[in-house]
Amino acid sequence: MDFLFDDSALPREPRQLRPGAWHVPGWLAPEMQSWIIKRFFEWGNGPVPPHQTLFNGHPMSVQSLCLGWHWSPSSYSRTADDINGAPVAPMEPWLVELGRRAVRDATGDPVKAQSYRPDAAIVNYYDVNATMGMHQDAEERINAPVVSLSLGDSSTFRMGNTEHRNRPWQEVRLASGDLFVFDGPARFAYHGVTRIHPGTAPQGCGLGSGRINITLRQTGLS
Ligand SMILES: O=C(O)CCC(=O)C(=O)O
Ligand SMILES: [Fe+2]
Repeated sequence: MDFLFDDSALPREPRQLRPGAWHVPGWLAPEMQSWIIKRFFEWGNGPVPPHQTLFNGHPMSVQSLCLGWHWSPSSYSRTADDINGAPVAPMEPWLVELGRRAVRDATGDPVKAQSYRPDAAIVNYYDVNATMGMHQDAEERINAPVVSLSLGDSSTFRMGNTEHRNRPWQEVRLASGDLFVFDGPARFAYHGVTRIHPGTAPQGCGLGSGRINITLRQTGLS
């Protein structure tokens, strides 16, 4: 199928993979996707360059950059002490607003959306060979939702359980424009990316190859 249609040509309905784990296909309109991809290239010229974070002494295969708070595997900081010591670029107000809308549209809970205040964005670029091992997003001090936006090539995303990194899990394809939200009982579920599907990005989206994933988080730090 990859060579006939990109994923936007297939009918895909919003669904809850497990309680609290929401997948909303095609949530970002094509124009919004290319607009965000332009911002991605601007962020690349920010104070902290895109980098491969060291995880247990090994470089991750994704290139990362952060807004609001700098993430390194065990903590958040305002300066990128493991990279160049520079202060992290500020969180974008439009991302905060987009995050609120994402929570509202995925969970259907306007009250939760209104109180959502993401203060960090982790932006990951996957080349076609990059993957991300099973992990929990657990450096945040509170259990506000994590909002995930996908752009460019599609990926195989693995949604696991909250107990350990092994089965049971479910796999879902995340395409350009898809929204995924981790909330409630799924907030601390293990998850990872097992594969990028080369050449599946929508034509003209502005990303030649690979995939961008942006996660919005509310750290609970001040
Ligand atoms: O790329 C994805 O879909 C997930 C990214 C992720 O899990 C993370 O940045 O913590
Ligand atoms: Fe994660």
